[in-house]
Amino acid sequence: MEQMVVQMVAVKKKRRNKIIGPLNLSIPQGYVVVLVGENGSGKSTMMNMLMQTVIPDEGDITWFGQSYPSGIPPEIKQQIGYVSEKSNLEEDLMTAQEVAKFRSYWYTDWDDMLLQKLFKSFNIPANTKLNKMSKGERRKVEISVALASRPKLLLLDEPSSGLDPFAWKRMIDELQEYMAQGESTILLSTHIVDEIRRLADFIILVHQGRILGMVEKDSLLDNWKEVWVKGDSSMVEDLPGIVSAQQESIGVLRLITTECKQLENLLQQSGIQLMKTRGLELDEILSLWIQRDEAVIAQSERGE
Ligand SMILES: Nc1ncnc2c1ncn2[C@@H]1O[C@H](COP(=O)(O)OP(=O)(O)OP(=O)(O)O)[C@@H](O)[C@H]1O
Repeated sequence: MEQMVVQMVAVKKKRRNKIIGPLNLSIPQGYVVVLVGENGSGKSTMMNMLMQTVIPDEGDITWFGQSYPSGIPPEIKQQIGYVSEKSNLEEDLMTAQEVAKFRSYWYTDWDDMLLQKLFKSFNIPANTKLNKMSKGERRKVEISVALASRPKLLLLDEPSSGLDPFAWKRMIDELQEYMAQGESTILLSTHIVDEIRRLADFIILVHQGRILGMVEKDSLLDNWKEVWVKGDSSMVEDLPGIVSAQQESIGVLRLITTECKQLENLLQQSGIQLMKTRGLELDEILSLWIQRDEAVIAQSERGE
């Protein structure tokens, strides 16, 4: 059975002007799971709850199958790496080497060879204080020390923020290498579609504090499609996963479905001609997903 690295059950956190949750979530071991959502949708709050820097008002969280209501013990924390959205001010006056040395005492699986390799490949000014570095340089230090701690679970909150395209590409390569080496798990939040495309095994879509779903990226790309079929709007009701339907011309329907394979089978069985199919871009799918679920949420709130 697949092992869950992290689980949230009915987790809620009241924020200034909104409630994050209820969140129900299971992150399986060995995958890259990407959190996607608009600004303020609750991604950093979720990460912070997983680090216990924010404590939920309701619900349960487990790490590697255990819950720790009175604090995650050090031996478990040592298995979790974290790159926060905001820099750690306590490290402002430390150089990159000093930060690395400090972390190396804490993390039992610390890999100094990997750290030096990363510092070199990211071109990090290792003896400069962090508060004298550019935003991107500091980000590279944070990613390097998180990877060198060889955590079982790596939480990355917008890790690529501030990185130039060359450093970004190197980060993607390093994360892929980290995943290839073992049973590690990454939970990453990002706004960059190319990052999702390159890294994600699963996508969690967060919208206004709620999780709209967790879906395998390949399954999204395989199933959410635009199709043109011979017919008229009277047949739409019987077709699977339709999120939009337009009569493009006489006798030609343009549809967007979330169930393309099922739709293709049904059309074939019914002898209806499928004229053309277009795969959707990931950003198109994510916007359509939000639109569809917003409509469903609004309907249920109106009691329809
Ligand atoms: N310390 C805090 N106290 C009260 N409310 C907060 C705090 N931090 C964030 N919030 C609020 O919680 C909501 C979720 O914020 P959060 O930072 O989790 O979103 P996010 O999805 O990570 O956004 P972004 O993509 O902009 O980083 C926002 O409405 C925000 O204003």
